[in-house]
Amino acid sequence: MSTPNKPSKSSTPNKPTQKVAVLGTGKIGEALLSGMIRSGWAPADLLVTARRQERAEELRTRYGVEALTNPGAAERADTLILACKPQDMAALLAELAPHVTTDTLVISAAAGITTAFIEERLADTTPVIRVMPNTPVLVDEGMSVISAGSHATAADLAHAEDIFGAVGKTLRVPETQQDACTALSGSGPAYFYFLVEAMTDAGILLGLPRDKAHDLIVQAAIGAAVMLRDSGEHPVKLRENVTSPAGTTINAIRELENHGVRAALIAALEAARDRSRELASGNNT
Ligand SMILES: NC(=O)C1=CN([C@@H]2O[C@H](COP(=O)(O)OP(=O)(O)OC[C@H]3O[C@@H](n4cnc5c(N)ncnc54)[C@H](OP(=O)(O)O)[C@@H]3O)[C@@H](O)[C@H]2O)C=CC1
Ligand SMILES: O=C(O)[C@@H]1CCC=N1
Repeated sequence: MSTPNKPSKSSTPNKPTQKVAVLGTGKIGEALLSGMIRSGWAPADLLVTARRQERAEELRTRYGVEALTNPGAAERADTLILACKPQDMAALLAELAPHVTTDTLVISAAAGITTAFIEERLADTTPVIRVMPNTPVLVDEGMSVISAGSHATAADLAHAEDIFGAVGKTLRVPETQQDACTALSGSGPAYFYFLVEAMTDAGILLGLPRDKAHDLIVQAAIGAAVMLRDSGEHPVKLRENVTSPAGTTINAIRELENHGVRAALIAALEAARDRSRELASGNNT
């Protein structure tokens, strides 16, 4: 792909420092934006873009941030966080390319899209970082997995960690592991919601009212998650502690194994990893 003409930094001499723009502020972009504000970012230092006018207005009203066009945001911000769908990324980059200077840090949160895909659509040495966050950034319990592209420096990585670290944990990985991480932590919350939904249905089958079944399962999930994080015990040990000889739990575990739930989870995450790879290769259907 040819390198587009790009303005030099000197063509935007009044560019302020430390402005971050979220481009394509949908679910994950808004979750991140709200977390950044919660963690102390001034709305005046944050910019957003949206495809629809009413969405831009909503973000302006809700967060007190300025909503601009994509080129406008690229010219004003030092850091661009691209949060559109992978399918919209090529069009967004084509729109941005003439306006992104080589001292603008470009961070992509899109599944599958590689730093190379972005680098080849921007000029020269534009630093690019790939991040896979997840929706728990909304409650400051996000998991954001970070990889540097060819031109991103240690300072760029540290800046990305500052942004995403404000709303949860961060982990640096080689980019070759991003598709797997997308399957694990990017999509991960959805698997747990799916389990809660299914287990709540089981509660209905067992005769409990839906709201009580929901509350019981959610609190069991929270308790289990805190123990997984804080006890220092292996998950096998934690499960064994619940599983009494000739008790109730082992009967449930036998059914889970009979129904191949472990194999289903492995296959499910493999399918998610494969889809992330497909998105990278341009199969966007
Ligand atoms: N949802 C999740 O849990 C996670 C998502 N991601 C990644 O984040 C990205 C966004 O996902 P998600 O937030 O769920 O999706 P959304 O559809 O909610 O958000 C994407 C937003 O981008 C907007 N958009 C598209 N093209 C442009 C453009 N050219 N200029 C301005 N805005 C544009 C869309 O506008 P419109 O509303 O008009 O369509 C939409 O609001 C994806 O790449 C996904 O892979 C990463 C981690 C987790
Ligand atoms: O489902 C998706 O494609 C996005 C990426 C990770 C979570 N949601």
